[in-house]
Amino acid sequence: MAVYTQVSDAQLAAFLGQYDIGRLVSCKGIAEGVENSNFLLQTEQGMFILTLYEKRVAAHDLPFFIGLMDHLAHKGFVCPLPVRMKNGDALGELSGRPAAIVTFLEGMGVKEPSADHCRMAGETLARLHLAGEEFAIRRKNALDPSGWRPLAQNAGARADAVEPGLAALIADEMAFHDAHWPTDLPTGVIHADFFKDNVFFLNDALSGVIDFYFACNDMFAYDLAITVNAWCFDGALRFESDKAKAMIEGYQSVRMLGDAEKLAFGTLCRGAALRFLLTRLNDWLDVPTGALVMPHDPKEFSERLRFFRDNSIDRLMGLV
Ligand SMILES: Nc1ncnc2c1ncn2[C@@H]1O[C@H](COP(=O)(O)OP(=O)(O)O)[C@@H](O)[C@H]1O
Ligand SMILES: N[C@@H](CCOP(=O)(O)O)C(=O)O
Repeated sequence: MAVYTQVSDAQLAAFLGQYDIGRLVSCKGIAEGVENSNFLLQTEQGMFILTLYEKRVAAHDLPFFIGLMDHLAHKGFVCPLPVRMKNGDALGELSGRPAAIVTFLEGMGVKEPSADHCRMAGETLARLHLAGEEFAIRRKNALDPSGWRPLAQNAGARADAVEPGLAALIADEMAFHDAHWPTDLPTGVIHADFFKDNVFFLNDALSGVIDFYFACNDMFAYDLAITVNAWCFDGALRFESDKAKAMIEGYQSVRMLGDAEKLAFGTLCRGAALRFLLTRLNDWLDVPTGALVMPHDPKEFSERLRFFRDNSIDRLMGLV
């Protein structure tokens, strides 16, 4: 359960007094998620999500995240809409944390997606890339290869206690990406955490996308590589090429990949696996005292990383 910061009844009442969303009926901590503290609010006017932004979200990035959800929603992309206070602000402070309320989206993530789910996810990711085109605020990816280094250093030799040989694997991969990470691919606004829990389905149709708190400007194809990592391995961590093919076809039905993007795709998948291995490893090693959170297993991504390091995936994914 991800609730890092507790909120007293009095603090919540004072915070909600700034909004025009009706009287509070209930407020429950949300079990899913690992980044921020999330609460489901039921008011006389319906359901809302209250988020208190935690350690990995820098306060100066919040206007980007809030503005992006506003921008995408107004472009017809289904995502949460930030709720404005009576004074017009969408961002406030609660329990010493920056906080916001967004609209509640119907639907839920699928744990075991079919190839069809993957196709829809690919299409929707490409739509997001196009819908983000005119968004004016920019945000550098804090978790690009330069952001991986401090995470690798913080874990250091402690990585081997999680999995023998992990520290050396990470060091080798960092060196590989220092030499091979592409820098000349098409860029724009990317979601950067398009995982199965962040993409909702209702009656087998994709109903919306949440969790824009890693969104940034970076390579479109890297976003697709993150999504392939997240959706296209089974429970035993075997790569499912039919799902990856369907996802890439879905993506290309909206936005074609260029030759350079296809050529770099294996490296991008390998880097995406390293990026999630590193954040998970740091969370695993350094759980904040008193936090109600179930950290994700880093080993799920060391396995993916080895797969992408050891296999040429172009043919498996229908890229050649
Ligand atoms: N706008 C929303 N509508 C419906 N449910 C939401 C919404 N935002 C978050 N949730 C619920 O809260 C959970 C955690 O949200 P998420 O943004 O993924 O958290 P975190 O960023 O802390 O990891 C989601 O899995 C979902 O169940
Ligand atoms: N998707 C990331 C962690 C971020 O969690 P989310 O609940 O915000 O998607 C991972 O699986 O490591």
